[in-house]
Amino acid sequence: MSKIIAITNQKGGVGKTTTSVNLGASLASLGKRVLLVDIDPQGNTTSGIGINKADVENCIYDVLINDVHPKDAMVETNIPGLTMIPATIQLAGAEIELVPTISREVRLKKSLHQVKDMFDYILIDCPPSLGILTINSLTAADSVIIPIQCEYYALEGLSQLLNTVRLVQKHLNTNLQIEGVLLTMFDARTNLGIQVIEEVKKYFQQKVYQTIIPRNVRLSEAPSHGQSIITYDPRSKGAEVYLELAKEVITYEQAAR
Ligand SMILES: Nc1ncnc2c1ncn2[C@@H]1O[C@H](COP(=O)(O)OP(=O)(O)OP(=O)(O)O)[C@@H](O)[C@H]1O
Repeated sequence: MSKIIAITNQKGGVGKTTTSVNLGASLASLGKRVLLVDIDPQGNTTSGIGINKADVENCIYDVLINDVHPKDAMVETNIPGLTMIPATIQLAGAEIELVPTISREVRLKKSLHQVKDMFDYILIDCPPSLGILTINSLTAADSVIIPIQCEYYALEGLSQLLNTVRLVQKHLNTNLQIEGVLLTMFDARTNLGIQVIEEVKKYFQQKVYQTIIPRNVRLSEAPSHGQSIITYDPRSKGAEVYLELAKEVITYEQAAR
């Protein structure tokens, strides 16, 4: 069975890209077939996995706007089992270009459904906004992972995100679920991190993953080498925790069957 998961939070810098790349690489290293879709015009997932944007022939923009078949936008990464549909800055125009089109919210869904059966997991790295690209992602997805940074104002803006999820459930995708809430960039040296964990667990209860991603310098270095943590430093704490998260994601799915 194949699952489409949108990794989303309109708050910037909370670990969406880091999670997309490293969860994708971890799932692939556990033998799953994974498609990583970069729908953020910043294209950080694309460069973070080592794809040179200048070499990209077709990107997610072409899939959404020019009706390019998603297979024709796929690029193999340096990790066996991990395929990607990249994003380039061209995608910034899609927000405006999609506005006047018919069925603009379902374009990604229609495209990904053509290739869904080729993969066990399709992960979509969303932009830090609740615009049309995020709406397309939520409409295409079976579920969402919400990364929350263990910092001040961690829960700020979450009610807006949850409201958007509810609106998408009501009007566009009745099956959309919250897959899980992921605490990121935890620093055990501060009380603040512990307070945030308690607060988030009170709010989301069992939806919070047991795996908590700590601050780890190797995780922040890996993208500048165009690598996931699994290849950059497989013995690091960062690699260990993203593998744990991947196992949790797989276990939840098996339990839900
Ligand atoms: N666990 C971590 N430990 C150390 N640094 C991290 C960790 N997670 C993310 N970072 C760093 O924090 C910054 C923001 O992370 P990331 O790009 O994943 O967030 P994002 O939510 O995708 O951002 P945006 O909203 O801009 O798309 C990056 O520089 C990243 O390398």
